[in-house]
Amino acid sequence: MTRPVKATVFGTGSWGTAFAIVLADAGCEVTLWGRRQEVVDSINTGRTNPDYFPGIELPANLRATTDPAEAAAGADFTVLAVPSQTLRENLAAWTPLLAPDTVLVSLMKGIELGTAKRMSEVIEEVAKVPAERIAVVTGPNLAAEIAARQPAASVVACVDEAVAQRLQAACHTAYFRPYTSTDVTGCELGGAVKNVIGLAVGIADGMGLGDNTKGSLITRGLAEATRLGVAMGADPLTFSGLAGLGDLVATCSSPLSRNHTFGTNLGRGMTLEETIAVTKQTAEGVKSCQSVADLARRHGVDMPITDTVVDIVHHGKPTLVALKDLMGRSAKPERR
Ligand SMILES: NC(=O)C1=CN([C@@H]2O[C@H](COP(=O)(O)OP(=O)(O)OC[C@H]3O[C@@H](n4cnc5c(N)ncnc54)[C@H](O)[C@@H]3O)[C@@H](O)[C@H]2O)C=CC1
Ligand SMILES: O=C(CO)COP(=O)(O)O
Repeated sequence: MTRPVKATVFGTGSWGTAFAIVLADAGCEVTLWGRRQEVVDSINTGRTNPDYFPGIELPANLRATTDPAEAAAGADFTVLAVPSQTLRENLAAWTPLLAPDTVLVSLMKGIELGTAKRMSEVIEEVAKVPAERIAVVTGPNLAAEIAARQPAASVVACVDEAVAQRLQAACHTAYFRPYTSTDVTGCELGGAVKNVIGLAVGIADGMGLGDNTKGSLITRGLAEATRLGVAMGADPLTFSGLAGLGDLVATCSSPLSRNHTFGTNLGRGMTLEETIAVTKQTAEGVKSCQSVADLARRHGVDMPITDTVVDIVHHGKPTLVALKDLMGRSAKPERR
């Protein structure tokens, strides 16, 4: 008899909890690591994570701990679901505890500030594991819908296709359909850039602009992500898949998206400080718009929507002025 796959998820936030439910429903033995004892107690005794999904009963094969050593022990898959900008520091502490040969899985959709590194690059550098043992899960996966077991597809990416297939099997359920990819760079960029475009669409929504604006931002945002990806060696077709277009559509359409909602509040006229104060969860694009713009500069890629988001969010540029400047750029062909 083969033993069940063991998966550990570091982070009891929105996506960490929802993906832990997916893994448990797929038959894995799942351990969630969380910082707060009361959250861990609610998971173990109340069978819920009341901060995020109060009405959802957690599967019996999922338990939680605050002890990272206990969480990490024996894991076939070690899933990382903390905010991107905290990964380096957290992973440095967890690295000595990791099970030998564990596959590290990133759920995060951010780019590190300062270094402009993708999350898989941070993992490779900090945990000193080869790229063949690092995977990424990304796609149109709003956590609340997944936790409610609504159907969705996703992408599991690893440079080693056999590892991607193992992870695919470990998280495949009746409602969660993962596809494999070996384009880790493209998948990570798709997830990080869509958050920035989600902010842009939210700002437009908040300004009262309509669906033509939304369609234009999504499509030209996709062009920005693809240009950056191609400059960094990604497969352009990745961006027309779930990690690119799929996630852009979900994020830019949904009030569940924290990035979209953050942008909407800014577009309605809230200040950055007011918007941060009402945002209870991680809106990665707020910080990552700067690191995406940094990456674009390093690779000589033009990303005008991303630059506009940086100007509005971080340099206080008035939205109407930013819109006029974005629309007033010189005319050009759609494809070059
Ligand atoms: N929520 C969603 O629908 C989805 C989120 N993601 C990505 O998943 C990643 C995690 O996001 P969420 O779970 O949604 O965020 P969240 O804000 O719901 O949860 C973050 C978790 O990390 C913990 N945390 C915060 N700072 C920490 C620190 N310094 N050290 C250790 N733990 C810390 C929080 O206590 C919380 O448990 C992000 O990169 C996000 O882009 C990806 C797909 C879907
Ligand atoms: O990545 C997501 C959906 O795929 C979640 O988007 P937000 O982080 O904007 O909530």
